[in-house]
Amino acid sequence: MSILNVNQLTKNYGKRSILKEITFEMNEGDIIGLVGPNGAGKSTLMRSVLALEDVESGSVRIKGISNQNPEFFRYVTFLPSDNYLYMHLTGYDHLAFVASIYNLDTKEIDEVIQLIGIRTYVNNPVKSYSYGMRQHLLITLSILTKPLIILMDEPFNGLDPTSVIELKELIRALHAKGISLLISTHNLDILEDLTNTIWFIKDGELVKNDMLIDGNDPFQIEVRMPAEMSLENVMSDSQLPYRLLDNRLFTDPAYELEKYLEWLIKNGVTIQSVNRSKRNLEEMYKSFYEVNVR
Ligand SMILES: Nc1ncnc2c1ncn2[C@@H]1O[C@H](COP(=O)(O)OP(=O)(O)OP(=O)(O)O)[C@@H](O)[C@H]1O
Repeated sequence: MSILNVNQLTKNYGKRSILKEITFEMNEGDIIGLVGPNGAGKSTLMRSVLALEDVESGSVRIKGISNQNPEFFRYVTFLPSDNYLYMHLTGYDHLAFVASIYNLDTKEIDEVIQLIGIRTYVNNPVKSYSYGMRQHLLITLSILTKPLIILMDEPFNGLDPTSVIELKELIRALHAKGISLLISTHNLDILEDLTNTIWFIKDGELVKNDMLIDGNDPFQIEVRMPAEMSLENVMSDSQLPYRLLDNRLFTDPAYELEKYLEWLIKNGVTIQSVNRSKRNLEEMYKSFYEVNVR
């Protein structure tokens, strides 16, 4: 179900056109990766959606409510790339401040502190936090109001590998709760791990029909063979076209997946996993932005 509708959003800086009549919608439970080189307009797009920028034209609505209406901000939160925390206040002060605006009780603050795991330092002043701890506080703030959508602008910047893993897990957990996420990042590997939906921004336009998984790509079936049997022997009798790599079988997209599964099971082969092979995001990025590597 569509929850965010952006229609013909246009933004200029002086004579420069940054967003050109951008139209898109986000559905419940979407994770969308927003990709583009420095200066492509990713932050401008997020800020314009949130009415933090004056735009030339266009409309933005969540469940039909315009971003000119304060109620809009009950449903969406923003994790900006620049830190806007107050250094002399504690993490808890920040949470209590937002809770007071939205009439939330302390139980709800405690829930998010627990969920993000910031209890050991939430009562210390923010100036004593590391970069990752500040990022965790910002994330805690962004989920306190139970939004339907979170816009995250480069959330992985400056995080150590442990914090990146934790943030990816958290994003998956938010997604499992039905929250939709629009995430801009330059880290293509992380995005590839999180989602199949990538939107490119180029020359002020959004190209959003690039799915990492294409209906025409083969399936990859990982199997475990009974003792003294080989996958090659089982498949050579099948009359189905295939390609093998170790204990993995790649199907031919012209044939139904079920045919392969039926044949394997009939021959006593254990199916361990079935995936659609993903296209490589870095390759897509290089060809889309015509990056030539010498
Ligand atoms: N306040 C401003 N005044 C004038 N130009 C601006 C302003 N903010 C951004 N720009 C310009 O708009 C363009 C888009 O900037 P934006 O920050 O949205 O890009 P981005 O894709 O988020 O880049 P990055 O990946 O570097 O964060 C850039 O060329 C930038 O110089």
